[in-house]
Amino acid sequence: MRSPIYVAIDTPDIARAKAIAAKVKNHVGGLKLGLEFFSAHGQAGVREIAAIGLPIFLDLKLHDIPNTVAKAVQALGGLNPAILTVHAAGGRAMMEDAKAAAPVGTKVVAVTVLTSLDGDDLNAIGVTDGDPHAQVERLTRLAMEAGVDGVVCSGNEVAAAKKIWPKGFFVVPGIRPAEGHHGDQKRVMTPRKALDAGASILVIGRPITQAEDPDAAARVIEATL
Ligand SMILES: O=C(O)c1cc(=O)[nH]c(=O)n1[C@@H]1O[C@H](COP(=O)(O)O)[C@@H](O)[C@H]1O
Repeated sequence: MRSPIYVAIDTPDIARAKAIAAKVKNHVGGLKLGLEFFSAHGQAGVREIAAIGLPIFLDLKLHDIPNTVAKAVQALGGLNPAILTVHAAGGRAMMEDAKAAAPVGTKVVAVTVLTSLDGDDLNAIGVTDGDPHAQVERLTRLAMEAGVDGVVCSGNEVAAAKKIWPKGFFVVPGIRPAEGHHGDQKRVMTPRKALDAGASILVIGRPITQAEDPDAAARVIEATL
């Protein structure tokens, strides 16, 4: 079975991106390219990394009016990413239109509450019950109703989200080994616990990419699963 680990290749340096991808390719399930890489290298850069042969998760977290997001998804369609992200907070119509515009083989997943946010951060943006759990549940219901393929949430909420949506696809970032540096992540979980709680895939960036030997780091994590 393919590994559930998708490595987040967050760098604007294409040579470094390629080097990391080449190092980890035999021990991970896919590669995630996000805003940092895409802003620097665009679709041509994505194609270069896709040539390595692993599924590509294109994480652009689209969030705009439905027409704009749908047109952006259409413009990205030629890349045929395995997974593409939008923000659930963009609303139901935006998610519906994003899904309708995506290639058949692309899973559209909706980001619920970023793993870098905690209850205080939610309060500050007007989510006044200040509870990531309740907000993830609310947005998971909305994403399910909109007909996308799944959601992104932290390991702390994935079991509850899966209860709401047993057939959903659950992407879990904010993954840290027990002793790992949290950095800017506030809602974190170990890889094993996140998988046991119901994650479909685990997004792991710095614990692998900043390691002296990214392939060894990926294998150590894989061995815990
Ligand atoms: O959509 C994502 O992948 C995502 C959602 C979220 O809530 N939190 C989150 O960290 N991510 C992404 O997951 C990766 C996590 O990276 P590390 O913190 O280095 O493991 C980054 O590429 C983030 O953009």
